[in-house]
Amino acid sequence: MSNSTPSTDPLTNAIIITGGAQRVGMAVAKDLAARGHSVVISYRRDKASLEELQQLGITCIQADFSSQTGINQFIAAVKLCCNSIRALIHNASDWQPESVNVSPQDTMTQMMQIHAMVPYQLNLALAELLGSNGCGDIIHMTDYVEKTGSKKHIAYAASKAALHNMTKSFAALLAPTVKVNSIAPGLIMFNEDDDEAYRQKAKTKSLMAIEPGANVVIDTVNYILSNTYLTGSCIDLDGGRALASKK
Ligand SMILES: NC(=O)C1=CN([C@@H]2O[C@H](COP(=O)(O)OP(=O)(O)OC[C@H]3O[C@@H](n4cnc5c(N)ncnc54)[C@H](OP(=O)(O)O)[C@@H]3O)[C@@H](O)[C@H]2O)C=CC1
Ligand SMILES: Nc1nc2c(c(=O)[nH]1)N=C([C@H](O)[C@@H](O)CO)CN2
Repeated sequence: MSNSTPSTDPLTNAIIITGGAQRVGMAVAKDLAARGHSVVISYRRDKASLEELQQLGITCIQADFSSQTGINQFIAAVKLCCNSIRALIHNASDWQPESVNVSPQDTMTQMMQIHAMVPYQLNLALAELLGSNGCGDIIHMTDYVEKTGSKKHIAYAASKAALHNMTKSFAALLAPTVKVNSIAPGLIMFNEDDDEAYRQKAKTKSLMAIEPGANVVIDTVNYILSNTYLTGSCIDLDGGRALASKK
């Protein structure tokens, strides 16, 4: 396991991204580092990408959020390496469908743990560091299905809805020093094992009918960070998905 040892000097105005060692989170982390931000990511499983991220100056902290110990250890590690936080981006997520192999209890518990319990505890624990420079941001990565539900990802959708509800609660609690917003994506990027038939069907669910890739999330994160008046809001990053069914 390659925890990068945080430098002896605490980071100032760090941007924390959970689940930043792959896909969307990693793309956002690399962009923000390239813009000159001090970036800290959490990762669960060791990955080849960690070496590249560390070479870019990104602090990588191993954290498995499935346990309270994992949450506590990550909070302690962030407090140790950062003396102020510019933004906290809750990206870590598990897209778990209902399955005969996992009990309903375990599915709902795991979905609520990563998508609601972790953001809830990290927001409360890190709020003081976030507001210390007078302008902090919390971004919750939710999902289009928070609004509609999902017959194949019931617990996942419910947990993302809980996360968006907390966007409103934390926006009210932390204003005006910290803004809190959701990004609710539709399809952003496929998984490697998605077959062609699935890919074609998934793209037709939005008006734009494309797989946009992580750049649209990068643009949205930077828009939120630069906007001094946006809080308690949800940016629907879904290619017009709600209107596609009406075509
Ligand atoms: N990709 C898409 O098209 C869409 C994405 N979104 C949302 O956007 C965000 C980014 O999506 P994407 O890049 O696909 O995310 P991924 O599915 O790639 O997951 C991101 C990371 O979350 C980490 N993670 C999962 N569970 C835990 C845990 N218990 N403890 C610690 N880390 C954990 C994983 O770590 P590890 O790999 O080590 O297990 C993984 O690297 C997510 O919140 C997702 O729900 C919403 C709609 C569409
Ligand atoms: N943590 C994840 N959440 C989601 C993913 C993913 O890969 N990881 N993917 C999707 C789909 O792209 C869906 O939006 C379209 O089929 C949803 N959430």
